[in-house]
Amino acid sequence: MDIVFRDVEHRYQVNTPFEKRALYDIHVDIRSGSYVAVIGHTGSGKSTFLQHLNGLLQPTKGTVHLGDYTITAGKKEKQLKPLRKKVGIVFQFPEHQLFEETVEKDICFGPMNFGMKEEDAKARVREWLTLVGLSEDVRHKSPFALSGGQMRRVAIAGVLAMEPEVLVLDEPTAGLDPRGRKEMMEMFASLQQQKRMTIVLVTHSMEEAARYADEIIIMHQGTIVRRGTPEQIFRHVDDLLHLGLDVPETILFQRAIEQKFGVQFDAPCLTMEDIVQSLQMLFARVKRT
Ligand SMILES: Nc1ncnc2c1ncn2[C@@H]1O[C@H](COP(=O)(O)OP(=O)(O)OP(=O)(O)O)[C@@H](O)[C@H]1O
Repeated sequence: MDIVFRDVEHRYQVNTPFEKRALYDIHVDIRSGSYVAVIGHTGSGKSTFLQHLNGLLQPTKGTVHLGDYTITAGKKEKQLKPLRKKVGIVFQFPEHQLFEETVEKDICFGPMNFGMKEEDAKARVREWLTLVGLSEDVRHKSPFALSGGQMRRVAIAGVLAMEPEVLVLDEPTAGLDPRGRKEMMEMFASLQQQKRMTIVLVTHSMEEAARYADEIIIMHQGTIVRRGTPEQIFRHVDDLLHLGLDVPETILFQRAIEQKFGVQFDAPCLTMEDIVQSLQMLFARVKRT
């Protein structure tokens, strides 16, 4: 499903003394099957933007096209339920939304709510657990008896069980340790490959954005201020630092080497492997001269 925002504005509490404009003239296209990371400071409008992706919020100006759906400011869209099945949102700390007495019941809740028969849903629980890296052992356990990381996987399995075309992730690794973060990010990358899903990830981590996304959108005070591939974004490190944003450690390391030795690498180093490769090329060049 292609996603197109045209001149989207969102104001909260319109016509009250507390009116607040959270999005200004958002104009963006997200291609079906791409992996987009949205980055910005607290209050820059990321969550407001995300909630327009399945009609939880409606623009107060402009239009959002989500595949066959068009959500226009001022027009009441009646048929949002099918859209919500196509766009699954994993909110921050999704494990807080678990409520059933077994993992199986929790995972089956969504698909059954969208009309799947109970026996059909139960027959697929194993497949959904496998997608999130859990074994069948947890199936009949209470979700509350699991570890924090496992609970989060169960909650994500519940969203995946609805077979969304678009998976929206609002800081999915918040609160996990470094290993848990890596495992979770690898899981989403492999899901995107297997299922050809579109992923929209909100993260505060430039490392995660650089490593996993095809495209990065940078939000600042309700607008999109930069947009491009990780390579394009990290070619302009000073811009990011000027906006008060983080940059990956590898980029800072690259800059330190470039400044110290008066050299210029061909491309931004987004991973340690990139650094090693660039250094090898540099040494080879030095050897030749
Ligand atoms: N329900 C609301 N009523 C009024 N203002 C709101 C509401 N929700 C958000 N805002 C304001 O809109 C702006 C954008 O908020 P939003 O939550 O979209 O930012 P964010 O980038 O997701 O922040 P964070 O990283 O903290 O989640 C902020 O100034 C916020 O205070």
